[in-house]
Amino acid sequence: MGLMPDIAIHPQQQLGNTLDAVGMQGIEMPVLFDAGDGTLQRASAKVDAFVNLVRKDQRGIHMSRLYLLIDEFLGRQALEAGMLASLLQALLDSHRDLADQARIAIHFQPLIRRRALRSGNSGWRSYPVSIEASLGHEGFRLELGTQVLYSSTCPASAALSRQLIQRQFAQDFPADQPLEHDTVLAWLGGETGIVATPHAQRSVARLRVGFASGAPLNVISLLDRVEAALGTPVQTAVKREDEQAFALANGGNLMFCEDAARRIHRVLDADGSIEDFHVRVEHWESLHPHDAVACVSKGIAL
Ligand SMILES: Nc1nc2c(ncn2[C@@H]2O[C@H](COP(=O)(O)OP(=O)(O)OP(=O)(O)O)[C@@H](O)[C@H]2O)c(=O)[nH]1
Repeated sequence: MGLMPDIAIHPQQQLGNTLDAVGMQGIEMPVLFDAGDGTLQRASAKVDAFVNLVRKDQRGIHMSRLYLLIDEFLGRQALEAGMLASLLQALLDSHRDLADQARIAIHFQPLIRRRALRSGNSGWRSYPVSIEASLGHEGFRLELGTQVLYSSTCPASAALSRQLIQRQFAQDFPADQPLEHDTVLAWLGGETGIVATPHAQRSVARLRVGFASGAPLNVISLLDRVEAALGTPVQTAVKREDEQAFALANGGNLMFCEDAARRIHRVLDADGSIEDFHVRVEHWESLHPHDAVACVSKGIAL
């Protein structure tokens, strides 16, 4: 093969501008992540990678160098902070004198097996995860975005329902008549006694978390802690005994969106490896055609 022209390195006739970011988005790539049980799992990812271009006299960057380095690092090593910092440094080294800032975003959906609440069954949950890492003037920065789906039962609706049940009880069991244990028990188990139920909604917590440098990147452990704090994550395989346990969990975790945001705040704030975060909680109301939303953050603006 003859000599091939390489127009990227040809000096420009006319000086251009420097560029804030140039690179590729949506690169198809495998990633290896810690599944939370000590095993490494592979997932299909889409990767965006960018460097800046600080030279006005150079036409373009060398996309293939970025691609090959991403393949070398992401395809073979587990996703963790040190590896991402090394990858970003390698991207910059591959563009010495051309770039002084690099960033990468990795989007994937880990599939995690989740146990049912009571039966011995289990099923799959998939969480959208975006990991963004950058290296430049301000050093290394690592941020994780993900979301948790859960059920929220309205505390106001629960209190109003209880009031209606009390009224029904007062009507069905007048104060001047003796209570029969069996009759009350049957009343409690019937739909004519428990006349009202609170509304519940599928809800989402969207998280953006910035890690302190050197902190481990354990996505699944973070998801576990947020789900435990909410108490009512959505379920996979559900038998009646699991559904009943879920009803109990909902009754024990009545939540406005404000309550959910504060629960997550407590988890993230207590984690020394998390430097800053932003949380947006959306309750997709069944009472309204609109959603109830609460946001809370530390160090990251809206
Ligand atoms: N810079 C740049 N390259 C692009 C773009 N779209 C496609 N490419 C292609 O990316 C390919 C790889 O570019 P380079 O990394 O410079 O390839 P190379 O010159 O063989 O590699 P090196 O010798 O390492 O520079 C080239 O064939 C470009 O045409 C673009 O918008 N900008």
